[in-house]
Amino acid sequence: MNWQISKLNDSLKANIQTQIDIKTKPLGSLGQLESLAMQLSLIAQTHNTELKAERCTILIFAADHGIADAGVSIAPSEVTGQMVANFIEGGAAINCFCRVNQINLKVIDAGVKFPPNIQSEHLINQWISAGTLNIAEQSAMTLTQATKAIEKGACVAKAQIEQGTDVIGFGDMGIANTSSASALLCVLLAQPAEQTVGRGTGISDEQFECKKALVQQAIERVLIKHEKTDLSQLNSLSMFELLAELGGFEIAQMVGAMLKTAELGKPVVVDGFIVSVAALIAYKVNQNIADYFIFAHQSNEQAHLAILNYFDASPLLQLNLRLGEGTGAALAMPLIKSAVEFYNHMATFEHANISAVG
Ligand SMILES: O=C(O)c1ccc[n+]([C@@H]2O[C@H](COP(=O)([O-])O)[C@@H](O)[C@H]2O)c1
Ligand SMILES: Cc1cc2nc[nH]c2cc1C
Repeated sequence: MNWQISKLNDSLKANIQTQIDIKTKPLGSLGQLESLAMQLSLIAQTHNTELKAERCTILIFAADHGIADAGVSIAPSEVTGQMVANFIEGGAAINCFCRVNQINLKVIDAGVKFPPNIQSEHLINQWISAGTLNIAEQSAMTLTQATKAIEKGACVAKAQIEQGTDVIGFGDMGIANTSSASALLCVLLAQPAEQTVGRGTGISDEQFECKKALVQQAIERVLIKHEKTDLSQLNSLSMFELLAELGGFEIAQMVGAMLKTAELGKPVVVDGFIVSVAALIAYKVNQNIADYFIFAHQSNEQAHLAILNYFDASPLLQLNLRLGEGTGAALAMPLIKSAVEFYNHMATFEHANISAVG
């Protein structure tokens, strides 16, 4: 798979900055909203036409994880499917935030083990298998499944953009997916499980110790299988191989969807820990995607900060969220819309007859 993600054209920067600076405000006074307007203009490849963030969509990718059976979460795998039903019925936190901020919501079944028996235009069936296998013991999925997941993710993002979405926010749902995300991060950042594993949904001390040991076991398994002695040597694995070893169907589909979103020139709003791991994998596939990332918030999951630091990112919000579902991304959408609105419609000094200030 070859992704054609345009590098942002820095030569537009000076003109965009002028558009921002002629607005009726002291220079730089809209702080991070100004950088956001700059980024959105560069993504839209324009300095003199209106930006668009009217139609925002959150895509929640849902799937299950074999390692859940080892008790690494506060909840069993059944809850993934039950939460999917909750999303479709409008009862989850993400539904509240989407409603109040007029965001479209689509839920993608990427591999839920106990899928609810419901049909809805908001539920997209991209099921690959009934969850992954237990990564502590064997590969999560086959290479064919990893490839298929990336392709399916790309398809859903393309369809949303063809239907007129301006901005896509990414969310996840999957019991035990922080174990998979932490294991992936061990390889991506060459760090031991001790550094990358957090408490996910809020597990006990005992479960936390067990989770760290299992994630470390998963890493040791991959090292042995690929005849490596050191984590840093695993950087020879392709992102397909990495996802097949330690990933999840929702994580792999997000990777494809993010790459396609950037390829089609739209911003990628990154939610919390799991989504950020998918973003890091997408970045390893094509580094140009980094310019399209808008990091919505800093999750309370401890290793999220390491990923934000990796990208030198200043997330828009710091609310101690650790829910997932795209909740942080949904809460950041009004800020994105606000950046677009001031860029498009705030009066200039000239129009408002205000003498330019220094
Ligand atoms: O997005 C985050 O930062 C985040 C942090 C902790 C937990 N979660 C959510 O909680 C679930 C995974 O947690 P766990 O403990 O089951 O691995 C999954 O549905 C995630 O969406 C999400
Ligand atoms: C209830 C519940 C809701 C969630 N939403 C995202 N992950 C979740 C995990 C649980 C357990």
